[in-house]
Amino acid sequence: MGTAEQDWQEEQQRVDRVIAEIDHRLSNLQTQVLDTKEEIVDIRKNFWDDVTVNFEDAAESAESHASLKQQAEVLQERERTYRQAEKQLKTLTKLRQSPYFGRIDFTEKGDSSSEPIYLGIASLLHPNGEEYLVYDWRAPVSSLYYDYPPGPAHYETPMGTIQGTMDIKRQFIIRDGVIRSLFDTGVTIGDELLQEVLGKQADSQMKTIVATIQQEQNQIIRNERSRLLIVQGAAGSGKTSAALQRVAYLLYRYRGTLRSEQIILFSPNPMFNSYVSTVLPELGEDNMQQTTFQQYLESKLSRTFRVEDPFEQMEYTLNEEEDPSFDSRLAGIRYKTSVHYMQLIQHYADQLKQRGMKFKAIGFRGRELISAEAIAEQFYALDPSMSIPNRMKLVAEFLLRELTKLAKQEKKKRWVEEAIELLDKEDYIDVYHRLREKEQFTSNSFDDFDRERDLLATMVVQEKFKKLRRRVKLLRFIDVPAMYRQLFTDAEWMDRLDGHTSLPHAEWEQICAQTITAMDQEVLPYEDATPYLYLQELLEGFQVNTSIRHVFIDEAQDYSPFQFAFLKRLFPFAKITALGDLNQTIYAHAADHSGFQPLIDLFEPEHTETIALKRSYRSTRPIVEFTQGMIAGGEQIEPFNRDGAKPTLSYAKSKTDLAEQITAQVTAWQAEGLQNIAIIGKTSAECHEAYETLLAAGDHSLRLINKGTASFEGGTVVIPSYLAKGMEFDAVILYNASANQYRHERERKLFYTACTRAMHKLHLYSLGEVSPFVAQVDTSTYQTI
Ligand SMILES: Nc1ncnc2c1ncn2[C@@H]1O[C@H](COP(=O)(O)OP(=O)(O)OP(=O)(O)O)[C@@H](O)[C@H]1O
Repeated sequence: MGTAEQDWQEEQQRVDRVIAEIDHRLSNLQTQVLDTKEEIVDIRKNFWDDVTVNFEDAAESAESHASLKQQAEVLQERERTYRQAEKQLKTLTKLRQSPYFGRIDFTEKGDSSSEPIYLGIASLLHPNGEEYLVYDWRAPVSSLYYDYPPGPAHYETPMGTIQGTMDIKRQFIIRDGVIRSLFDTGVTIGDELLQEVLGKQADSQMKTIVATIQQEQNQIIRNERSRLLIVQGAAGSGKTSAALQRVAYLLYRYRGTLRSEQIILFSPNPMFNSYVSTVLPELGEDNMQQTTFQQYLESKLSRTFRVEDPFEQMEYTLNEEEDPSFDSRLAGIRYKTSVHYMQLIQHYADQLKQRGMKFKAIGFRGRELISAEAIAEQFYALDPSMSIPNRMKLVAEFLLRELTKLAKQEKKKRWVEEAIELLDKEDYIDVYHRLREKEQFTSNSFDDFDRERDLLATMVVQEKFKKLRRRVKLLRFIDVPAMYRQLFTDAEWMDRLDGHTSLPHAEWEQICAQTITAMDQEVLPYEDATPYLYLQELLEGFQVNTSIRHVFIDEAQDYSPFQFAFLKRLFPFAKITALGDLNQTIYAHAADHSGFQPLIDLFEPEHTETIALKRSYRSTRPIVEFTQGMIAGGEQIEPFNRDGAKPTLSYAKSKTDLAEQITAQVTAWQAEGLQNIAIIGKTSAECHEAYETLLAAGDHSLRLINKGTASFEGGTVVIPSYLAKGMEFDAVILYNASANQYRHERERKLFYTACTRAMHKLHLYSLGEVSPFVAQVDTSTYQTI
């Protein structure tokens, strides 16, 4: 028997032993879970039997209270035990399938022999209670596995650095308790295992990568120094993967103090949220909070406006170039997402401290109770060195006092009299009781009648004033829409604020008209939403979330400087991890080439770190070689060496021909067994058209994805380019890669983003002349068929 074979046998025997131990634990745990469950049911059932309830006498009542409390605590404790045991059960069941994926033998400096360390998704203690049968991949020692080839190595622990030598580094693929592959590797994480993992088919959900984390990804996952960590990584370099394993790492590293609800991930759309939502549970952790920036905007603004979403803006910029106001809208988008505009808004708020603040009068039953001028007068009478939000608070207090006075006067009005007549009998009884309680009845029935009337009037007025008071407390008397409009209606204001430096003067008049038209219809264009909210918060005070400790921003290249500034302020106690690829900047404000600089500028340089990921793992080498030719600096992307067919380009003569060719290709791929196939269109409009013609050509298994789609279920889909961002598919078809569809420089990155979604196969179809983005690529990197 060769040594390799012997090794394999010995390793399998160890796997068997570990699994036997897991089985033993599982059976104990199952009994424990069942017992605890029964106990809980029992406690719940007998809850009221075991406590002595006696509220008659004070001492006994205290005793009852204590006994109730004790019972509730026992119940809570049992429920906690139950939840923990359930979680452990899940983890053990996973370990049973595949107890570990790696082994390192490490000799600490000064020791004579090495200890084998086996790495899995969770740790498993030896029954002797001293050694570990399996180490958690997040344990300090485990980082050796990701960081070094065999040879000298060290790792950090809370107690300091441990030096030593790694003698063996071994990788396993274990399924259902059986070793399927085993490699000893020289390099960091060997190619074989990665080849095997990456050669597989796409999943409808993202997978964990803990068995094959690469060294540079490990730097991201375990980073603890920076307040701001920026990851600039090529398409498919594992940014999202690194982010999710980092969440798992943080939850382990700070277990006991950090909870999953204190971590939030901002992702590009709800479907993406669902796509990544299985990774943490797969690692035995609870999911972090997941949201989109749009959800945040809507939660703040939808009371006043319909907030346009980024996809509507996208559809406009990609479809409507014939629109006469297209150029000005584009210029407007660029300006309104720039740092200049953010500074201008800050400047504006500063000046409003002196003058120009707009308020809404407080009206009641068609009358003006307190005029806007009176509110302004009150505001400007306050010390100007105070912050605006503090002054607003004082104004609100003043208004509430005024409302109390006005309510008194209001009681004498005729409508109150009428309202009293219409009151229910219960209201009268209620008033009668209240008067009696206060012993305000006298023997003089005439006085009693007056008091009763007065109380009824107070009640009626208070009821009606409640709404007014609430509005004042919520600072609704500040007319933010009017102040935002002022920027577009009052040229003098703008001149003074801008000082003729950065405004897009040629288009300004049109930009103003567009903004006002939208606001007249109570619509807030996407590019205005964040600036508007920014102004609103400068005036009303900023609402912050102090519980979040870590913010992850995926696809960070698509955030404007405003949005970054916002997120930083919104989460003052959080560290930020921003992951993005400047080559995939797909929004119209992309023309602002400042990249991540605005984000970097928000933090001290010593608290900021940038890590670049250059290796691309998603696509085969031929696909990477083709797509890297489309973008500036693409030569720096290193394809992972996985073979496959070259991308292809086919021409279609007509839409029908296009649909027929695509249908034939999809059918062939489906027959080959490819699970996830995407037909990517540029816009939602194009996807609708593609979907209809493909259905007519005979493919009825197709699914059309739009911005409302909540989850990705696999299969063959038609999907707009900007929604495919962040996702991946076994095979990708570019529906119409013609020059007609993709010709503007601003569409280059969108095109690149669409092509880089392919893992194994990429086919481009073109109705007529092909896009210059393809025409400029080295023809040897693709095949025309
Ligand atoms: N270390 C790794 N081991 C195994 N698979 C990996 C590794 N790193 C990345 N991958 C795989 O590569 C693919 C791309 O990863 P991911 O989606 O995280 O990249 P990304 O940088 O966020 O991509 P994009 O910017 O293009 O959306 C995924 O299938 C992921 O599982």
